[in-house]
Amino acid sequence: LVAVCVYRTSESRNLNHIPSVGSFGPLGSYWTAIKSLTNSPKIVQEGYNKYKAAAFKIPNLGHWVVVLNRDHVDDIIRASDKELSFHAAIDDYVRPVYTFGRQIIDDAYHYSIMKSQLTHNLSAVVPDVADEIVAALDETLDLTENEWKCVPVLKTVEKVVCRAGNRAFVGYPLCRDSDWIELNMQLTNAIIKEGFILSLFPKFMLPLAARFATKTTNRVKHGARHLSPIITERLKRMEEYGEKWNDKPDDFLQWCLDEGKETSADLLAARMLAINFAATHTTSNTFAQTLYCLAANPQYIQPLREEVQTIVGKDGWTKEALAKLRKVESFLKEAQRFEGNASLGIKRRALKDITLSDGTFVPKGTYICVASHAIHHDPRIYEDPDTFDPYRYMKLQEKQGDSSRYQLVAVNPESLMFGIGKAVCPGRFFAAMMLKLMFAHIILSYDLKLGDISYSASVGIGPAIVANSSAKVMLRRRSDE
Ligand code: HEM
Repeated sequence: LVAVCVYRTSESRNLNHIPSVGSFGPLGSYWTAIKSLTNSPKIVQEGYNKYKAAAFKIPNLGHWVVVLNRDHVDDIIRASDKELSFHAAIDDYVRPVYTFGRQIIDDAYHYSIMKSQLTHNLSAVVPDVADEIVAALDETLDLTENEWKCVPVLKTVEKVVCRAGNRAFVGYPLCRDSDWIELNMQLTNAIIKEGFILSLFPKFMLPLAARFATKTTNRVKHGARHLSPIITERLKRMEEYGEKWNDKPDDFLQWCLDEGKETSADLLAARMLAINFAATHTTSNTFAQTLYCLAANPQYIQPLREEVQTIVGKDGWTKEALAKLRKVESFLKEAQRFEGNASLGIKRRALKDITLSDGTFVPKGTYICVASHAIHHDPRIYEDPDTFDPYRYMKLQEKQGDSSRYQLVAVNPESLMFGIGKAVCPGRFFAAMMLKLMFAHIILSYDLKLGDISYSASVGIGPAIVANSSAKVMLRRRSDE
């Protein structure tokens, strides 16, 4: 604690030239930091309104965070990893070397597989993922004919997302194994908790602390027990047939094996867990928020259904059909903008002194973030930003004739849901595909509405905005299909 206090005071002196938000005085910043745990969007909005385009700083429990605005985003895009680092910022929250394993961080070759094979093979992957979504929803909802059922949105969606994602990551039938799915669904909370405990220790104590505070080895061994027979079988086939054979699996595990870098079940299990960590929680949150927005705005169900019926009825569940679902896409992007996933997004740490284009000096070691949620709700950027307008992006596309700028996967200083710059989400094309498939299938096959109690779609936990785990919706199998 003494070390943290000394660090914070000296850090605060280095950032004296940047104005602060919240309470002042020696203990005031701690009070603001505590309030930020539940009230971060409001505190960030206060700074955003007060300082307009300028940077400001807010305290959190361990250090200060410099909050940047839309006009600074180009500085982040231009900065190299040696100047502003995503991984150095994340390191402090997640301690990935200890929670995922060193080899995953030292050689993150799965990032390039996400950008290449996963993204370029979407046409091949769509039918399988669609099949998994249909089966997972059917089993998870377990509806009796024509009866309404009240379901917890996030919990239901998590299972469907995890199965759908794993159909593309490890293939069928492991994607339906309840033990594998449970392991991957619990992963995010476990890693965030372990990362938090480790963040309380100084770096030199981490190897020792990690032994007691993490369950990484158990998790990896657990995953490896599932993967080991599959890997053995696939390696046998690769030896027998070489690079190609009939019914060769088209999934992430196989692309990793094709890379030829690792064949051990432990290493590949650690990698699959890391992929699930990045994919499952983020996509489930976004989808749970979207579904709740739809239940709260049922007047949009019929026009969306007509769009899906017309397009999918003609083209089937294909990548091309998904690209034509303009209302569906616009709804998903608007839900992402409206609800959001972070009051403070685009976390980076300055590894060198840098000066931003407006002259703001950011000393080495400083944590920076962007006021993502406030930008997404800025009336100078979005007309009537606090109204949920599901066709907003479709109308912008029609008005401005720029189809790529308003796509679900598009990133720019006004659309920061998938991050931006060097660390922009490499899984966003796959995520968008899953989101569209799940949303379109639900619209087509189910009726939904709010129950008696209405919930907020999202809640703030520190700088993160997550789907409200208490929120429920009513679902019924459609009878007039
Ligand atoms: C709706 C779903 C998703 C959302 C909202 C989302 C959002 C994000 C965000 C905000 C970042 C940080 C970017 C930055 O700070 O600039 C990120 C990074 C990342 N995402 Fe996603 N993501 C989603 C789905 C996925 C999926 C499905 C995968 C994998 C298949 C994935 C893999 C990753 C990885 C590996 C990174 C780290 C990138 C790096 O270290 O350079 N994400 N994502």
